[in-house]
Amino acid sequence: MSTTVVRLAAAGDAPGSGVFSVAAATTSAPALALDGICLSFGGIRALRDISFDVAPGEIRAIIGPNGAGKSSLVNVISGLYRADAGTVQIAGQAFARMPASRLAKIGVARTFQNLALFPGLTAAQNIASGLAFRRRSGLLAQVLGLSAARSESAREDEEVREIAAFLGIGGVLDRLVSTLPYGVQKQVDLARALVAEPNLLMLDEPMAGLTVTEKAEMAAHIRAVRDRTGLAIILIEHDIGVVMELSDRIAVLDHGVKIADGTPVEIRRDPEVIRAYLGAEAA
Ligand SMILES: Nc1ncnc2c1ncn2[C@@H]1O[C@H](COP(=O)(O)OP(=O)(O)OP(=O)(O)O)[C@@H](O)[C@H]1O
Repeated sequence: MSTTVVRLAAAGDAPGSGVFSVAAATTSAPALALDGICLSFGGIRALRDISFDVAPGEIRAIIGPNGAGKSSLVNVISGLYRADAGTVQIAGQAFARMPASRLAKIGVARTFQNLALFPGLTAAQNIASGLAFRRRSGLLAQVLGLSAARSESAREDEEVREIAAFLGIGGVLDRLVSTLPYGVQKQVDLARALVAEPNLLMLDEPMAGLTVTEKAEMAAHIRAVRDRTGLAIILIEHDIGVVMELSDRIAVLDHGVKIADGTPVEIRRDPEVIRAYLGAEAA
């Protein structure tokens, strides 16, 4: 697969001055393709024959009522669960179950519904933890402080600062993350995922727990990241207003079955979706 490096500069920077970069796929292969995914827990059929794809540069939402199978699907894509049947392809590479460390290497990053930040570390240290899987100089060199590791470390510090500035959290980098407002912690979580330079980013309920203002900021950041990098984004989100506004396409799950798939306009009008999920007032 060929890739190009797309520079992501902080807002207001001169063109090309950004150091933070994302390898955006230039191939026509989907960023993600699922084909016939099935998953059961004992007698519960959590996913039934799910096929689904995400194009490079697309914001693709997965919605559905509680228990529909959204988390199960994300866990299959993340390699936490192995599907009983079906195939997963990421940027053209097929796998049944991939360890998280390898997934990061082929360009998959995610944020978590319940933030998985390190409370005893600063915002900068938390963001930098996203770099762990893409270090180029070896651990020994880092421990010994050899020059390649030193210059890599300086470059990484700069990348952390750039992505933080881009997300508007440059002023809190030295603060312990546990002392920051929840909305800012969510931005730190997003920055940590982005600094790993993914091709595919999975956002698990990025709006949960945010105020109306914070939601608007988060939505603007998600859109800006996609527009500047061409990153493919999977959005799991219960806030339907945000989903309709941000997504290019939406897949709707209900009881483990994909009942609809289309643009926000198509989904809003789909009688099956209205019945199962959106409620009569959305019609
Ligand atoms: N580890 C598990 N063990 C047993 N059953 C599970 C497990 N994980 C999910 N399930 C079941 O699989 C089905 C799908 O659950 P899942 O959590 O994927 O839905 P969801 O759409 O993410 O729901 P929510 O919006 O509430 O997070 C449910 O019936 C759930 O009870």
